[in-house]
Formats: sequence, C-alpha cells, structure tokens
Amino acid sequence: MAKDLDLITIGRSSVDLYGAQVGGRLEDMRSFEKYVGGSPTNMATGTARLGLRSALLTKVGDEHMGRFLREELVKEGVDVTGVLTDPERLTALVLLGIRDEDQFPLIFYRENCADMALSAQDVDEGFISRARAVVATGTHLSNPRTEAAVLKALELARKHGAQTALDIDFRPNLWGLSGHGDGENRFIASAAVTEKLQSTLHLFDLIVGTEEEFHIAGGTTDTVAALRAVRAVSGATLVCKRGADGAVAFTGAIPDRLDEGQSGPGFPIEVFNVLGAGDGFMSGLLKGWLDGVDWPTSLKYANACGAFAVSRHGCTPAYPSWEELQFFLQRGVVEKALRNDTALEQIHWSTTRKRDWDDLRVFAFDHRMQMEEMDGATPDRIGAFKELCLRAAVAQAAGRPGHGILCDGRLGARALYAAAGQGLWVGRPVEWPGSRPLRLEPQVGEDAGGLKEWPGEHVVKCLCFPHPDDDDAMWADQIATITRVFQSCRRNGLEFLLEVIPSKVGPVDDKTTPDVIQRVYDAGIYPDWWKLEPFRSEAAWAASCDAIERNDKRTRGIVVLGLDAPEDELRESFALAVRFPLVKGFAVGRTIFGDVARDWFADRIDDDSAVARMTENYARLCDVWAQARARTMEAAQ
Ligand SMILES: Nc1ncnc2c1ncn2[C@@H]1O[C@H](COP(=O)(O)OP(=O)(O)OP(=O)(O)O)[C@@H](O)[C@H]1O
Ligand SMILES: O=C(O)C[C@@H](O)[C@H](O)C(=O)CO
Repeated sequence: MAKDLDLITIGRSSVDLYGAQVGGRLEDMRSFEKYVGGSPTNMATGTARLGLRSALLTKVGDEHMGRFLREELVKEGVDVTGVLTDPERLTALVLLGIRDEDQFPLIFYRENCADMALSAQDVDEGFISRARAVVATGTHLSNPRTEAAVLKALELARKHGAQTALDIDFRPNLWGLSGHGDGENRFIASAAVTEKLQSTLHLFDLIVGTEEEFHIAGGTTDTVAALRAVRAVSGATLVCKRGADGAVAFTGAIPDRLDEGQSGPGFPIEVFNVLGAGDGFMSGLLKGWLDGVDWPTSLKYANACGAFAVSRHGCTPAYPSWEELQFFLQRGVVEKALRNDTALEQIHWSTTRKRDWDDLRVFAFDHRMQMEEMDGATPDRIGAFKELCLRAAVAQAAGRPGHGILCDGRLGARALYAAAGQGLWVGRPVEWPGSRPLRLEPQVGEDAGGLKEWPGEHVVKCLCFPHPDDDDAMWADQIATITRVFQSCRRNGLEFLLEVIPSKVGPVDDKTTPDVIQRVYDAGIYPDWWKLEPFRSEAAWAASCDAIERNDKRTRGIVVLGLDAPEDELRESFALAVRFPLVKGFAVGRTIFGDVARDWFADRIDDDSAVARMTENYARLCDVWAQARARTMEAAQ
C-alpha cells in the first residue's frame, strides 16, 4: 500500500493549561493559556509544521477538551483518523507554569484519563500500514494495556516496512514513582522501569532521550555506561540530548566520550521555558531523519527547534514552521530571546495561522451608527435584527466553507455569540463608529486590553479613515491607536483586519490607498487582512497589491468592501477586483440588508421574510463573485 503518511505518533494527548504569568508559583498564577499538549501530540504538531504528513494515535474524551484537541490538530494539518473518542473517560489535562529558568511546576490530571485507555484493539492495521514511521514515547509503556497497544503498533510497523522511533520521555510521576505535587521531577531511579524499557528497546531504529532518560533506560547514572547498556540490547541510532549543549548521535559502538558522537550546531538563545524543548527537538530530528538527510543536519534542525521551544511560551505554540526554520538557520540568532525577535515572530505568526480562507464571502452587519439612524430602531430591535442577519448568513453558507460575517459585540452580541462554532469566518469591529481620529469601542477600551475577552476565532476588524493629506498630529494619533490594537491582537493570538477608507475624507487617486498602506507598514503594523474600497481603476488595485506584497509576502489578503453600492456597481467592481490574486473575497453589508432593515424596523415585514430576502440578496452576491472568479480563472488558463 502506498504510504500517504510520513509518521504516526502514539500515546499521550492532553490539554496544557499553561500559567500565563511568568516567574511565580503555580499557586500565584492568575490565568492559564490553553494549548495542545502531551509529548506524542506535540510531536505530531511539530512535524506537521515542518511539512511532514503526520498522524496521531491516541484517545480523547467525549467532551469539549477532546474536541478542542481534535479541532486544533486538524487545523495544524495532522491526520486525526487515529484520534479516537473514549465515551467514558476525560481528556487528560496538565496544569503547568514557568517558575524560573529551571523550574516548571506541573500537575498531571491523568487519573484514568482517555489516552491511557488506548488498547491493542484500537490499533488498526490499515492505519499503521499507511505510515513510513511509527513513533512511541515512554509513558505508554508504563501500563499493560497501553503497552500492548504500542507493541502492536510497532509489530505492524515492522510488518509494513515502516521505521520505528522512541522518545524515552521519562516522567517518574506517570510511572507511579512520585506524587501529584512532583510532576516536574525528571528522574527517579527504578529497576522496574529500567527493566520494562529494556524489554522493548530492541524494537526501535531510533532512540532519543536526555542523559537522565538514558540513565533510566540503561540502569546507571553514568551516561556513557548507560548508553552502552542500551546499545547492548538495541542496534538503534541513539540520540542523547544535552540541553544547552545540543545533542549527539551514535550509530554504532558508544565511544568513551559523548563528544565523539555526531553532532550538529547548537544555538545561543535566552532560556525562558525549558519544558517542551524535547518534543520540539524530536520534531526537527524526525524531519531530518525521514527526509534522509545526514545526522549533523538532522541534529541542526533538532537543536534549532529545541531552541525555539526553550525561548518561547508554551510547548506547541513555540514550534517553528518549515519556512521559519529555514529563515532562522540562514539568518542565525540576532536576538537571544527569540520571542522578542520581531522578524522571526512575524514569520512564525504568519506561517502558523490556522485554516485557509482563500475564497471569502462576508455578510457584514457590524453597522451600528447606520442602524441606529433607521426609523423604528432601538438597541434591542437592532440586536434582534442582527440575529436575523445571522440566520441569513447561516442559510446561505449551508455548512459550506468560505462564508463569513462581520458582527459587533455591543448591539449584535446575541448574533455574535450564536455564530460560534458554525464554521463561519467571524470578524468583529473595535472602532467607535465614524470616529476620526480613530477611537475604540468602550468594551475594548482605549488600551485595546478588552481583546483578552475575545474568543480565538474572532478576527479583530478596525475601520479607520486615514488620508495622505492628514497633518502629522492626525497621523500620529491614528497610527498610535492602530498600533495598540495590533499589539493587543498579537498578544491575544487574534487575527487583525485593517479597513481603510480614505475616499470618505479627501480626494483620492490611484496612489492614495497604496500610500496609506505603506505608512501602516512603516509603523511596524502587519495586518493579517486588509479591507479596501472597490477601486475603479486597475492601476489602483495593482499599486495597492504591490504595496502589501512588497512589505508582507504572507498576508491573508484583501476583502473588498461594498459602501452601500447598488448591485450592478458591485458586479463591476468585483469583476475588476478578482483579477488580483491577493483579493480573496468581499465583505458587503447594506447592499444585502439596507432595504430589508428599513422595512423590518418599520414593521412592514416579518422575521421570516426579512431572513428570506437577505438570504437571497447574499446568495446573489456570492454568485456574482463566484462567476467573476470563474471568468478570471478561465481567462488565466
Ligand atoms: N539552553 C538551551 N539553549 C539552546 N538550546 C537548548 C537549550 N536547552 C535545550 N535546548 C535544545 O533543546 C533540546 C532538548 O532540550 P532538553 O534536553 O531540555 O529536552 P527535554 O528535557 O527532553 O525537554 P522536555 O521538557 O520536552 O522533556 C536540546 O538538545 C537542545 O537542542
Ligand atoms: O507531559 C508533560 O510533560 C507536559 C505536557 O503537557 C507537555 O505538553 C509535554 O508533553 C512536554 O513534553
């Protein structure tokens, strides 16, 4: 059978609840970030980011945390065929924090957890046969049921010509050697654990561990002696991690000194968070190993990925994309705290964004001022009308990808909350309607700190009216506000859409918007999305796209806005806009809801007919867009 997977990792999966504050006790943490966790799950994610076709074999609970893990893995491009749901047990949780450079207090909530219910029955031959390699970690050898699952996977891997790897990943607590408060302990000698590990080491082609992990596998705290003990029972390539000193690989006999093994360059970075370095390291190593490059090169990838992990918050969030890794290897370390390296962070952010939105049709009903001005509109009725808008959006989307809404959290909160989890792209405004200089909604706050309360799927939309002719004070004021919003977006892991409409405040020509765009980038602001007005000339589109691509090759792209234009006009502007590949879609509001809203607020029509008319209007625009796109594609062929 053709191998359509590079690797399957097998074992632990958890939600890591990572203390958001740094340098305190776990007792003093005020809040926790939520990340995908557990060594094999981290490796599946880390390798997928590096471009390998990865899959995970594990079990999660039939609840929100289990769904979170599965959804995140899908977004990362990990094959989740083997992520099974246990109907009875809970997904494992881990609470952890960064105490200082060396200590990371950690509590495992893994009593009878879902992944420990993985059994031999769950290991499907067809699934395993798809992979070029199977990667296990030590924890699942600690219990007879999970051990049987791992052994079966390894046996099937052999049968189907796959390679096998082990990350010893010794957690004494998970072998019952220490108590709940001792989760961070990395070494307690145990003859029973050594014996168990030694009974399986012959099954692997590659064995990876820290010095302490080889101590437990080899049954001695003398590292060279331990490696020799492992070599006595296994012909695998042994890779020994040495923290800041990098790592060494041994393909044959173990020499007298560790330095005599093969090694790759290490990276002088600032230590921030040592936890999870091993899984980052293993991801880089697997990439090299499975790509068939030599050990020094594989170790270079591995050390670099380990360095990323050590220098950033969290485990999985820290791991680099392939593009990012290549950039780093070529350019080297310029800022030892990698999380403060602006160029690297921008590449990290823009190459690890989740979900593709290459064709986006957005129904925008985040209008506040315009609805408030309508006869018969009250805050409550506006809220109710926005719920009807959402019904229309959902009806047109019908579960298909590529549809979205723009809805606000002040008047439209009920619709906004109801939109969660429906597969829609959800944009949400921060600007105080019509403000110039730009001011923000009170819920968001002038420091943009309120974004902390926004769910991860919300895209932060900010509408601003800048113009090249504005005086310095106006520019400085508006750029300062956009900067606060942008920085808060990044801090909170939210995508940022910047909408600029210079035509509302001054004369425009083909250079006006490109000028504005350049000034935004000059201020160090990198929007994920641009929302631009429908230009009438090809030259204006070309110059705007050029201004974006010149500054940011990895932007999500542009959505074109409607400005209450009649449908015929939109048809024309879409036809021009779609010719530019950076234009990914439209975001149109009043053309869809304007007349309907006036009729509904005046009680001339009921809810159902409002929904029906808006669905129809939205559907028609989607068709216009689709046809324009299809014509462009045909012409390009
Ligand atoms: N201080 C550091 N400076 C640079 N690179 C480092 C540093 N610490 C770790 N690394 C890189 O990360 C790799 C793994 O680190 P380490 O030996 O701490 O793994 P580990 O203990 O398995 O981690 P984990 O917390 O995931 O179990 C090292 O081999 C090295 O490549
Ligand atoms: O298992 C741990 O040590 C904590 C995990 O939650 C973390 O994601 C990890 O696996 C680091 O190796």
